[in-house]
Formats: sequence, C-alpha cells, structure tokens
Amino acid sequence: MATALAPYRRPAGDVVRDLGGDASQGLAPAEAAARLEREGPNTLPVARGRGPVVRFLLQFNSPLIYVLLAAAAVTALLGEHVDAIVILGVVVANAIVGFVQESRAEKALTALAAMARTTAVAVRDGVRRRIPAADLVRGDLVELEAGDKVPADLRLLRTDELAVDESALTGESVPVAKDPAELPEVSLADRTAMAFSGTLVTAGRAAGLVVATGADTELGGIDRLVHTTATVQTPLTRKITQFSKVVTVAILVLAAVTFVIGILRGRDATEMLTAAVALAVGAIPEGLPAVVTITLALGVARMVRRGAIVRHLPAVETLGGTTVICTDKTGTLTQNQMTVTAVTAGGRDYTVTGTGYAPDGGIECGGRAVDLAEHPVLKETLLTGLGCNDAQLVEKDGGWQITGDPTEGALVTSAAKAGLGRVPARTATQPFSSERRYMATLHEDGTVYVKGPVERILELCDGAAGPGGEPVPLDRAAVAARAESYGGEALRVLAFARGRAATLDELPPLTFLGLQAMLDPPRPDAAQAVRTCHDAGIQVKMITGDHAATAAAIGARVGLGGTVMTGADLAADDSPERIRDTTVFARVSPEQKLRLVRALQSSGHVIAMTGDGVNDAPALKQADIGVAMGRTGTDAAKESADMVLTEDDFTSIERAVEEGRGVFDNLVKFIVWALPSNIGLGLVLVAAIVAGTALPILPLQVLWLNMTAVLVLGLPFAVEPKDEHIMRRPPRDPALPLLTRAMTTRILLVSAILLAGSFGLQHWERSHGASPEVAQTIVVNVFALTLLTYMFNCLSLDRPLLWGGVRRNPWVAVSALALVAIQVLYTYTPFMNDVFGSAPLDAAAWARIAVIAAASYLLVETLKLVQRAR
Ligand SMILES: Nc1ncnc2c1ncn2[C@@H]1O[C@H](COP(=O)(O)OP(=O)(O)OP(=O)(O)O)[C@@H](O)[C@H]1O
Repeated sequence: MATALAPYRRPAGDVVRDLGGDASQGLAPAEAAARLEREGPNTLPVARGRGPVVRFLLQFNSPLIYVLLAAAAVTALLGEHVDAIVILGVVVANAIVGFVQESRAEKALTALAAMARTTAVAVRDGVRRRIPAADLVRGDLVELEAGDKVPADLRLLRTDELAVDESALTGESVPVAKDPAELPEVSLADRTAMAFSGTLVTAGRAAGLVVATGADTELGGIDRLVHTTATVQTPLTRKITQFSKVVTVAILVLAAVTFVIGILRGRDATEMLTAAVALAVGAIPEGLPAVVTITLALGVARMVRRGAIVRHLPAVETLGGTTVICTDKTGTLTQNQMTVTAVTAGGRDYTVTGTGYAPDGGIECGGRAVDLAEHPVLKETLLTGLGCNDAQLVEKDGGWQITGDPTEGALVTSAAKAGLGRVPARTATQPFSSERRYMATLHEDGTVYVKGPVERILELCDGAAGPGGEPVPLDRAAVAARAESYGGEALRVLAFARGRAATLDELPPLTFLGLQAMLDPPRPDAAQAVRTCHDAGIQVKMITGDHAATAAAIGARVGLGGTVMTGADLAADDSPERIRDTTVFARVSPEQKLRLVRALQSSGHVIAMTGDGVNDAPALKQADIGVAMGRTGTDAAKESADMVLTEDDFTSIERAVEEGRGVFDNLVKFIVWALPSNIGLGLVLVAAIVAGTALPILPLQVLWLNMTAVLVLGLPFAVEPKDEHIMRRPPRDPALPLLTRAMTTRILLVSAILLAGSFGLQHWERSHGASPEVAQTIVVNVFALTLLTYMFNCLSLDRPLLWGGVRRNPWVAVSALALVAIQVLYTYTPFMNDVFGSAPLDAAAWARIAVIAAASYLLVETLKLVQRAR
C-alpha cells in the first residue's frame, strides 16, 4: 500500500497495520512465503560478472598471445602455412586452458561468497527462527542484537539501548542511538526510529518491522552494488604477474637484439626472424600467473572442507607464514557446553549433579539432597540465574538443547534441577556487554537481579545474605578466594546479587547472594592441535575475558601452561617482551586485544587472532589473519575477518595454517620446477646465434614443449599433498623472498644442464652426421626428459623423493607416463614428423638423452644434499 509519509515519520502502530504485520507474533509463514514469491528476495542487485564469451575473449588479451599471433603472422608471410595454423591452434588451446582454470577459481570463490551470506532472526507465528536474510519480506518481525548486521530497512518497534554503526550508509562511524518512541520532525538525518539495511548493531537489542527489502532499501537506493564476483588477485599473484611482465618485455627486447645482431652478422633474415619468435615463445613464463591462481583457489576449496572459509584469497598465503595464534577460550579451546557443577550461596557450598543441559540431577549439600525451603539463599541465587537470563531450554528430538548463550543456558538448567522454572515477569533489561560487565533485570515485583564476573559484582554490592537470608557484612576476600578455587578446578564462575528498585536507570546498592561454577570441558582434540602448532614453531596464546584462575586451569589442560597475565597486569606493563613471554591473558578487554596484536606485530610476528564480539572487529582487522567464529560470531566480527570457522574449533585454525603452508609449498615447487625450461630455451637459442650455428630448435617445437611437457608435468604440482613434516618445521620468515638463494641456485643449475645437455648433444650429433631434424628432435627430447626427472627433484624442496613421491601423488606417475608416450608419438609418427619437423631417433641417441636426464636428477639431488647440510 502506498503511504504518504515515510515509515520513520509515522507511529509504529500505523506502520504495522499498513504492512499487515504483527508486532508480537510476526507474519504467518504462508503469508511470508507468498510475499517472498511476489516481492522477490531481500538481496541487492549483484553486479553481473562478465559473461563466458567475454571472459573467453579476454584470454586473448595477454602478451603471450600477442607474441604468438605475431609469430603466426610472420610464419604465414614466410609461406609456412602449416606452421601458422599450428600456432593459431595453440593460441586457441591456450585460451581454452586459461578459461577453464579461471572458471574453476571463480567458482570456488563464488561458492565461498554464498557461504558467507548473512542470516537474521525473524519471528513468524510467534516462533523465533534464524533464517537467511535473503528470505525476509516486508512486514516481517525481526530481532536485532549487538553484533548483528541489520538485514533490511526496519521500523523499530522496541529497543533496548540500541546503538547502530551506520558508516556503511553514511560514512560516519560514530554509533547512533536509536529509539522508536522519538518521532523526528523533518530532518532526514535524524531517523532514530529506523534501522537501515547493511548497518551494524554495536550495542543493545531491538525488534523492528521490515519496511523495505533488497533494492528498495536505503542501501539499495544509494546504488551500492555488491560485488560477489571475487577478485583472484593477491599480493603474490600480483608480484608474479608483475614479474612475468618484466620478463616478457626483457625477452622481447632480447629477441629483437638477437635478430638485429644476426642480420648484422650477415645471417638470413628469415632464419633470424624464426629464432626471435622461438626465443619469445620459449622464454616467456606465460603459465605462471594462471597456475598460482588455480593453486590458491584449490587450497581455498580444501580449507573449506576442513572447516575454514577464507574470505580473502591473500589469507591463504599469509596463513602459511603465521607465527603466533591468539585464540580465545570459550568454544574454541573448550566445547562451549556449560554445566553448573557447584554453587556457593549464603556462605555454603553445594554440588550440582547431572551433566549437559538436561534438567536431570539435583542439588546436594554434604552428600545429601537439599530442600530449598531450608536454603533460602541457594534458592535466591538460582532464581537470579534464571531471571537474569535470555536463554531457553528446549526439548528436541528427545534431547535437551538451549537457545541463546550457553553460560545462561547452564543457569536455566541448574534452576530446573532445583525445581525452579518461573520468576516474576521482567519489565526492564540491561544486557551483558563487555563495557558494563554485568547483566541486570528488573521484575514486576520490584526485584533487580544482577549477574556477572565476581570482581564486578563485588564492586556493586554493599552487603551479603547470610545462610538464612539475613543481612550480613560482605566478606569480599572469602568470596574472591572461593571463586579463585573454583577457577583452579577449571570452572567458569558467575556471581549473583539482588536489589530492589523502581527502574533500571540507576543500579541500586546490591546484596551479594552467591556463585555458580560451571564446567566447560576442553575440546578433545584441542591439546593435540596446540602440540602440532608448537612443533611447527607457532606460539599459541589464549586471550579470554574469563577469570585468570579458570583461564590458567583450562590452559594447562590443553598444553598452554606458562605465564598468566590479566588485563590489569597489561594496563601496568604492556612491554612487547612481557607479552611475548606470556601464554594466557585473562580478563582482557577488546581494546587490549588490539594492543596485544600491535605489540606482537611490532616484534615481527605474523598473527592469527580469533574473535566473536562486536568489539573484536578492530583487533580482527589489525591481525594478519582475523579469524571469526561462524557459529557464535557476530556479523560484525565476520565482516572484519579474513577467515570464518564453520565449527568454531581451534583445530580448524591449526589445519588452515597447515593448508596454507601446503599451498605455499606447492607454489614454490611449481615455480622452481617451471623456470629452468624458460631460461634453458632462451639460453639455447641465444647460444646458437652467438655461436653462429643452425637453429637447434624451431618456434613450433618450442610451442610443442610448452604445450606438452610444461602442461603435463606441471599438473601434479597443483594436487601435491603436503609434506608430512610440514608442521614440524618453523614458519616461513615473512621477510624472505619467494625464492630463496638455494632455490635460485637450483634453477640456474638446471638451466645450465639444459643448455649444455641439449646444445652440446645436438652439436655432437651434427658433427657425427645427424640431420638438422634429428638434432632438433634430440633437443626437444633432452628438454622433455630432463624436465621429467627434474619434476621428481621438485616434489620435495629439501629431500630426495622418487617412488615415495609417486606413492603419495599418483598423478606424478600418470604425468610421467603420459609425457613419455607423447614424446614417442612426437618422435616416430609420420604426421608429427610432417607438422613439427621431428625425426625418428635410434637407440643410441635415446641412451645419450637418458644419461643427461638422469645426470641432471643426480646433480640436483647432490646440490639439495649440500644445501641441506649447510
Ligand atoms: N551472559 C552473561 N551475563 C553475565 N556475566 C557474564 C555473561 N557471560 C559471561 N559473563 C561473565 O563475564 C566474564 C567474561 O566473559 P566473556 O564472554 O567476555 O569471556 P569468555 O567468553 O570466557 O571469553 P572467550 O570467549 O574470549 O574465551 C565471564 O567470566 C563471566 O563471569
């Protein structure tokens, strides 16, 4: 229905009525489905990616293709029509390969974008449900809380200290307070009764009615298109593309110079042109950028299978270089399955039996079940836990589950075990936040229930309840000591207090009631993952908001023993040395997290840091790898993170680092393997011109090598498994270049072997009466077979690998056999002889080629041995 006034200028009730909504029950699911059908999904128009035809044509937009096209033109002009056609065929084949690789990389990344879509909590028929934000329709009742991304334009109906960061919309990053009661006059900027799509809730909570979705939202209005087509650029691919460009230009210049020198020395122009073309085609490392991209994308796909969604491709590279992982405790190292096991109330200690969220079990004192009537403070403590609580206990599929915060869920269960299920209706709430550090609720009988960390609650109390409920002086030291001893048993402690007030505007002086201590067992595989990180030279630090004693005890159980610092300690001394030597940080505020990251980075570390709250966003952004929790993390944290964990599990981080190292290894292996063929081909041609001999290899034959040997033998590197000792060596030094000195030496050695072997052998054969065709075929086969043995050299960067390499990656054998077969066809079939000018070889020639290839393998292994010994 068209309305005269914008929704933020009209009373909430009218808006609800106009949209056919319901302020408490929400829409009926059937109605929502019908509207979704009618109005379309709540998504912004996506910037359409390039169509396949355009993407295919773009493959021709590369220096290599220009060179090849020029080569085809030149050969055609020289009357070599078969050659020209073959070159054009190669051009098309090359474009197809590029197109397929690019599509694969993009598909992997688009799938990731889809996984990162946001969800929203909608109330339909009175039931709260988390649904994909895309399914929201006008009239839907939506609930927001701190950390959420606002999923559509909402007319707010109820708010509770709501503040929203509207920078996505306005560029202004100071959070704006929101209040539905205020009906602003005319100013458009002052729309306090609205929450706009794409903005982030920084504090409080709210409920609102969807008034606009998708392109009709303010965000859609300012025409900001979402670009889901991910870019496949990373610092590394950029560096390599840059490198390829420089090399291309250098080779073209070299080719031109060679041509001119040849002419000046009186050589035939056609032959020199051919040489220049061969040089350009052979020496340009055209395949590198594509292989790097596809290797990264494959790595991303593997990480997803292991529970880590990488949001930015560069993270794959950075991950492998991680030197410190800063992880939080709850849910990451522990299971986030809370069970209250002990209560202290009115100065007495109680134990709670039963496990999990099921309300089966009871409360005992001195081994006997208690009667609540005789333990009034225990009852009050449990009631406070139940009242000051937003979690719900639900029975589902025969088991008990909670909705909401597990800490609060545990309190519902402990109350239920004592037979408590109801408190007077709540009239106001101050939600728990990391600034306030307590939660308070006001109930209709005038009671204020408060819960929070012990230190904070003690600050708010001026007295305590004695065993019979009578007022007694508060013994802070005794309470703190009790909390400390629970902490020592790895229990998480919450303190409870009570007061009376008419409103929550100001907290009244409180009476201390007691403590509840809950068990959150470490994840079974956390200790192993921590050990793996330590073996890999990666420091693990726990950063938690929990009590120091609890943090230390959990830390000890997962292998993070060592120095503990609290937020207060940090405030007194945050020197980088002190931070470096500390493994557990407790009672740390989000701002301190940011300072920790900076301090560690200043000592040269590469930091992966986890976070889940709204306030963690700055630290996640600052960290080299920000890691957000997929299950419990807020949208705010996910938006700032480089990686999102699907299972919130520390092991996933360790595995992602491992994958990152593997991807990096494979890239380096491929580059170390691929470069000598380019350098070798360039050197052979230059040598021939300098020596003034006939061309040892023709452009078409160079193309043949590039299309077969390089492609076929390069394939296994993309799927190479990780070295099994990959997590037993120290992290890569971020300051080191991609190729170390040792690798460069290896590349040069093999280039020299290729030059000496191919040029020398063909020269020798020629002087023993071989035809130019036979000599050229020998050169091609020296390259093919030496690249084959060199592939085995490159399967491991530092150890010899022969059959072991085949066993762990069968593609190695497939590629090797395929290459031999292809070369046999190339050498013996009349068709190939016609097209490529190859010629059959005798057994003696093969033997000499094999000796060169084998010698190359042995020389490289010897060099590796020497380099390792150093
Ligand atoms: N819902 C809540 N209401 C009141 N107090 C809470 C609530 N949740 C946690 N606390 C208290 O605040 C302290 C810190 O909690 P916080 O959630 O910041 O840390 P955490 O989840 O243990 O930390 P991390 O996940 O970083 O390991 C807890 O030790 C507990 O005492």
